[in-house]
Amino acid sequence: MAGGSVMPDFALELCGLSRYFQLKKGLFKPATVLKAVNNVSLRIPPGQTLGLVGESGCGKSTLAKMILGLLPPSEGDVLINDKAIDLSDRLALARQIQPIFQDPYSSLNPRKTIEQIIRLPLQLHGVGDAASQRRAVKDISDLVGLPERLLRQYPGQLSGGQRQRVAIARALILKPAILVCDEPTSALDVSVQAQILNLLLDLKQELGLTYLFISHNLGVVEHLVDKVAVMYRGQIVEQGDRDAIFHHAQHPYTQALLSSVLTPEPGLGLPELPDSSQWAQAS
Ligand SMILES: Nc1ncnc2c1ncn2[C@@H]1O[C@H](COP(=O)(O)OP(=O)(O)OP(=O)(O)O)[C@@H](O)[C@H]1O
Repeated sequence: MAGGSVMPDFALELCGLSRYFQLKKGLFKPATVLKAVNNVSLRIPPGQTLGLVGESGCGKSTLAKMILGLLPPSEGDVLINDKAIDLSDRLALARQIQPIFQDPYSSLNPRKTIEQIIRLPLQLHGVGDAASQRRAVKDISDLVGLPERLLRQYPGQLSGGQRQRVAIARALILKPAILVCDEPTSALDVSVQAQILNLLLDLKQELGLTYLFISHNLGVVEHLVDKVAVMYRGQIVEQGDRDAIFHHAQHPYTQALLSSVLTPEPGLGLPELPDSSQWAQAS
């Protein structure tokens, strides 16, 4: 290929990724280890979207934090463009992969204008001069549908949907190839949810982005994803192409998610996972 750049096989690859939390001993309880994420392997080719679904507490956010370099894994590797991520180089990582979280309000500094918020990553990374940074903010704001007048306002003056557009603009300003979207629409009204999902779809087409899209709701991911991975108690119990999962799910947990009859407690009809207890006695 001209210029020597070769398309990687996978934009994002997780190899046997695990994270254990040691929980303190109680008066009558022995110390235990919680396997919050247990031997997860996933691969996303460039330009594709993988939907990671599972109920609250199954380990989705812990997995996202490891992928973003915010939490070191207990075991396993995260690869971006076929290379293991370097946790000591956070700046380089930030230019490859960015998060979009559920609640944009808590991640937007209330004392900064929208322009300052979107521009900050460029300043931190020393990208361009002041004039080119302002132009980049204007361009990315246009792309995510933020009117220019909002750039002079503060997060508290914006609607939930507008704030999520700000978070998306800030995530994209360094031109990362991968976005980790962790429940990006759960905090929004239903009508606004659809707008943000459509925006993410358009951005994927326009910029060739790769997404890991995390949700507890299979319905939300249906129109967005190429592949689906289903997570249950720290493990991936089923993964495959979207149509295979939505029309021919094999695992009873996936079937339960699809029929919206999920009962989170064990012993209420959901299968126990053999040899994969999320809990272990601390050694
Ligand atoms: N720092 C921590 N110390 C101990 N346990 C933790 C820690 N962080 C997460 N956990 C536990 O790990 C498990 C997975 O949590 P996680 O937040 O990843 O789940 P989740 O699927 O993202 O849930 P939600 O959708 O509610 O955010 C939970 O049982 C949680 O209590």
